[in-house]
Amino acid sequence: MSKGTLFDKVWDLHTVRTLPSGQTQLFIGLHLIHEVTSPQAFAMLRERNLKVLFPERTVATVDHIVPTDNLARPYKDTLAEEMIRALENSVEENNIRFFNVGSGNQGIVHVIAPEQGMTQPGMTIACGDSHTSTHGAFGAISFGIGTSQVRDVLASQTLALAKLKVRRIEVNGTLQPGVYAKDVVLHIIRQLGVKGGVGYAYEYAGTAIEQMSMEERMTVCNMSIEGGARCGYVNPDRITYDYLQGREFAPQGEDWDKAVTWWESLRSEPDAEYDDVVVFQAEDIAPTVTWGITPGQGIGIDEAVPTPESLLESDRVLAEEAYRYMQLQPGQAIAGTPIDVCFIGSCTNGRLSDLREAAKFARGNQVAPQVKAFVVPGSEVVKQQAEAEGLDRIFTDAGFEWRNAGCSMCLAMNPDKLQGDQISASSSNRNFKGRQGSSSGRTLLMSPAMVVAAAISGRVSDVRELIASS
Ligand SMILES: CC(C)[C@H](C(=O)O)[C@@H](O)C(=O)O
Ligand code: SF4
Repeated sequence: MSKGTLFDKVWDLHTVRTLPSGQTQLFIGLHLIHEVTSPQAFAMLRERNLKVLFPERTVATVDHIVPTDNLARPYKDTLAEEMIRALENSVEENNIRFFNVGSGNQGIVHVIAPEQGMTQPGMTIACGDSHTSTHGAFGAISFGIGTSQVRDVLASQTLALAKLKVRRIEVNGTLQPGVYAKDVVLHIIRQLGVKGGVGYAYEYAGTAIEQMSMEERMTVCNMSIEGGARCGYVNPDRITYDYLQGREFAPQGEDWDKAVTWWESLRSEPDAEYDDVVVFQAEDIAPTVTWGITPGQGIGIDEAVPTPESLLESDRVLAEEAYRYMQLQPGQAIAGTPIDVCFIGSCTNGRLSDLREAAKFARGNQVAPQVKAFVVPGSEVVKQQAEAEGLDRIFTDAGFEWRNAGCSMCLAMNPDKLQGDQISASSSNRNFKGRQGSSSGRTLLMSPAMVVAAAISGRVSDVRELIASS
């Protein structure tokens, strides 16, 4: 078992007791909820006549099923209206802080908590959503939970959990132009596999990670779960503190200095012991695109769809399934694959820095006529900031639609869906079969800059060519 890591320290500090099962009863500092996984949890509480124990430690928003075009109430989709009503009633009944549509602070749950300064180093954070690993970017221990665990946190502010092992993943060196945090994490998952992280927390370190902004670190931590790790984190540092300082819920005044001293003490020790260490070199990472039906089926933009012979035997069955579903041939170059839809958004890549980077490539260009392209900011704050900078105009001038905040076509629980076997270039995090709203729809995951490159040419393209020609 690891020793002296941030994970161990934060875990121990939040341990209430060891349960007879050997699991830890862990105190959860911050509980985030959204409309999809909370209604049944509240219902279970009501059945047992229980109240939310610490309502001030839960924060709610709506993201998954909100429409991104027409926000008039009642929502056109009656099920969405009903689910959102349920959450509105539950938060009111329990006195829970709620960032609803139009509040100015609504958005994807993993975008809003960091931007409000709620996500802080050394915290334990849980949410009924697998991409809760995102918040680990701040040096928090944060993970997704199921609906019955949402109930447990509402009722007791604790969870029964088995402690994870810790794998340190170092990425050293400097990322090349056109290579982003998204490519780093797609590369890691390609190498370690979608199940490689099961039972582990991933500690991301090394000079390439240390140089990343908070938003880039969030992109990396966000996809930990796609590599099987329920939790991923980065040790907090000056970049973390600079991001947090002055945000609404961050400590203020004297409390701020105390907090920084405290956060510094939580960093993994230089002589910490890990259960495993893996090292990558940033210069080896190319703009990466998935070709298959799991986030682990990724290749560099210069590569071809792998042939069965080039794969481990254990990967071949899934590869065969992927060729058929994706309508791609083994050995075919991924660059040049025609694209129908381009989606920029999600909790992986729907933040201001993502939109700025995408806008750099969209500026002065035109979306190919056969492509439908749209941009969905991760939150109302992101939307408002992007508009203040004129990014919305850059996108709409280039032929992208500009939408309201939400999860949107990341999982298509709202009206934003692929049709038939349409193929998308998407800045989101999952390319599972049917993920984007059509049972035969196909998804290629990539960075926002690469999505823009695909939108302009109508084909999977290397963003480095756009850099070279500008
Ligand atoms: C709806 C929710 C439970 C789900 C998750 O847990 O991740 C969703 O956010 C997703 O990305 O698939
Ligand atoms: S943006 Fe996508 S991955 Fe993130 S919470 Fe929403 S549906 Fe899940």
